Amino acid sequence: MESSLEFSNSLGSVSSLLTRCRTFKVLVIGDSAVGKTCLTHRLCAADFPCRVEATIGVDFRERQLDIHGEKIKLQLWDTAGQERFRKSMVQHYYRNVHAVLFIYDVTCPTSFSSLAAWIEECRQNSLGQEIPRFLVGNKGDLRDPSRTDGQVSQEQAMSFAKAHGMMCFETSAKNPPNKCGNVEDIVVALGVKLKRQKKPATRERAVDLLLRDAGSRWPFQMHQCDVFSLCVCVNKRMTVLCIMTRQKYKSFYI
Ligand SMILES: Nc1nc2c(ncn2[C@@H]2O[C@H](COP(=O)(O)OP(=O)(O)OP(=O)(O)O)[C@@H](O)[C@H]2O)c(=O)[nH]1
Repeated sequence: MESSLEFSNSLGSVSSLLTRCRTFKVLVIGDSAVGKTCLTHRLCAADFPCRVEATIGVDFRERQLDIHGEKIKLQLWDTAGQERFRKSMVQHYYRNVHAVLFIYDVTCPTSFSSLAAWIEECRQNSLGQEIPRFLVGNKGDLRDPSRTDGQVSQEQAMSFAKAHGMMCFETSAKNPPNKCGNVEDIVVALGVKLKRQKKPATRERAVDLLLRDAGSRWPFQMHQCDVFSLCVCVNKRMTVLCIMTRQKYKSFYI
């Protein structure tokens, strides 16, 4: 263990870390061309990209928001809908996920039928039922109220969402109704749900995460002690401090 002076210096930085916002990983999945990329742009940057190409692997977009006085950050993982661009990446998508957005296109019933397969993929990747799930019907601007076929009705969507314990939204990344109001509803619903989420703090989990973050980069010899849910890990060249509170995990290097 490093000297106690170094340790108390570290604690000075701990309080500043604890006041930083929590980051939540939100997985965005659904068939190709349902509008995942456009929707994540709309949710994070309030715009609609004029040109988009099929996502290869994954893209990340972030949105910070204030929920009842607490700052939280949503990290949206815009994943590829095309199978050929997902291969070998899928396991990474599902690691440490905090919430999932299932997207379908309201004018494409096939994309709605595919939701069962997307739910199955979640199950196969051990995503527990406790992870909040949201159903979002996109391209609402293309809905034709005079047609009854070739579209996914709001009733169908609501019944599906209820059966799978999801919150349900219909929107349009291109032309959101109510001047973006309902896009904000999605963001706020996510934030409120995630803010309530607490992961049990265990030393094993802290060590797991720490090894993932630091262990792959440096040869790592670890001593641990728990001080008020603080897990301190040290090696010869540096101190790695890992903070595990009831709500969050942080690590940094001194
Ligand atoms: N009219 C309309 N078009 C949209 C909307 N959202 C996306 N699009 C269009 O749908 C097409 C596909 O959008 P993307 O966002 O690339 O779809 P994706 O689900 O990310 O596709 P993959 O990356 O292949 O998985 C693009 O031509 C978009 O301009 C929308 O709300 N309304």
